[in-house]
Amino acid sequence: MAAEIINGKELAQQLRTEMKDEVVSLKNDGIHPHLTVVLVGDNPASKSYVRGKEKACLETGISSDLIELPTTITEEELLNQIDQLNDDHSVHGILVQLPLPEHINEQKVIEAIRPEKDVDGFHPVSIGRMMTGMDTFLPCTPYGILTMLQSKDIEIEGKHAVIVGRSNIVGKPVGQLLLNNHATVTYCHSRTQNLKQYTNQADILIVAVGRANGIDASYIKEGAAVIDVGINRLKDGSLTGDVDFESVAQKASYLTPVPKGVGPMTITMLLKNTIKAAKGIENSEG
Ligand SMILES: Nc1nc2c(c(=O)[nH]1)N[C@@H](CN(C=O)c1ccc(C(=O)N[C@@H](CCC(=O)O)C(=O)O)cc1)CN2
Repeated sequence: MAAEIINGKELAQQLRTEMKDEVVSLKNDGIHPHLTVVLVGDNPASKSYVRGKEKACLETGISSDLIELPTTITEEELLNQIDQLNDDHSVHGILVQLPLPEHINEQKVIEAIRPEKDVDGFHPVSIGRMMTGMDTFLPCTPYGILTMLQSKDIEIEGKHAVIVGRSNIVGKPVGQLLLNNHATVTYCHSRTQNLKQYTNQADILIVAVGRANGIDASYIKEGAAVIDVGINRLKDGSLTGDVDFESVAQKASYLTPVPKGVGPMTITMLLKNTIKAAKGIENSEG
């Protein structure tokens, strides 16, 4: 079988065009969605992702601003900055780009963001609401993955989804989202013994481990839908995923590429969450 490639860049573009119309109509109703991005330090990858977010906002008609803070900022100063944004009525969504420098407690910072402005969907309130199947901000990468599967009408209900990776921002929430959509979910991670035993049973395989090309065709069940969340930069500067694209494409039914797969969808779902935040806040403030 030769897999159908799910082009995240194209899907992202299509969704952004639809959102652009929604933003125009919100603005006609006096709602001007606004995202504030907070970037601490000068991690080149984070800077590039933040630039991508600003560009996507601009494309969609969402206004945004970037607060750049030095690596030396204290945790208290950062928390004060978030408090100010929480109180600023013109800001609908707050996003703190991760990772943060080691001296800052990431969880404390995430918890400082008011849940109504948590467009990353990382706050425990958002996570708890997602777990219980309530309406909430879904974390952007898992939300993007779900949207990619749905865009191809890939059946989730009753299927076996295997997640390789258990991070708070991808592995754990994507498993929960698939469970909410009635999949049977297995989580695997760095201490899982005999990984293949599980991946070989996956109808849907999500790989988010950060090890370049580690999952080859021998890990794949014939006809599986394979979603590659890894973004690994090789010595020659090129990007590759966690999945060995060439061999897996021969066995899977669907496969996401890297780049132009899950990455652009992450940013697109952030736009969706920002629009949702703007609608929610403006409607509740009256
Ligand atoms: N506060 C957050 N921090 C981080 C998140 C997040 O969702 N919220 N996710 C990642 C990074 N990330 C977004 O922030 C992100 C990663 C990758 C891409 C992307 O479009 N990748 C491109 C390739 C880009 C390149 O050339 O380097 C692709 O896959 O085509 C977008 C966003 C960690 N931090």
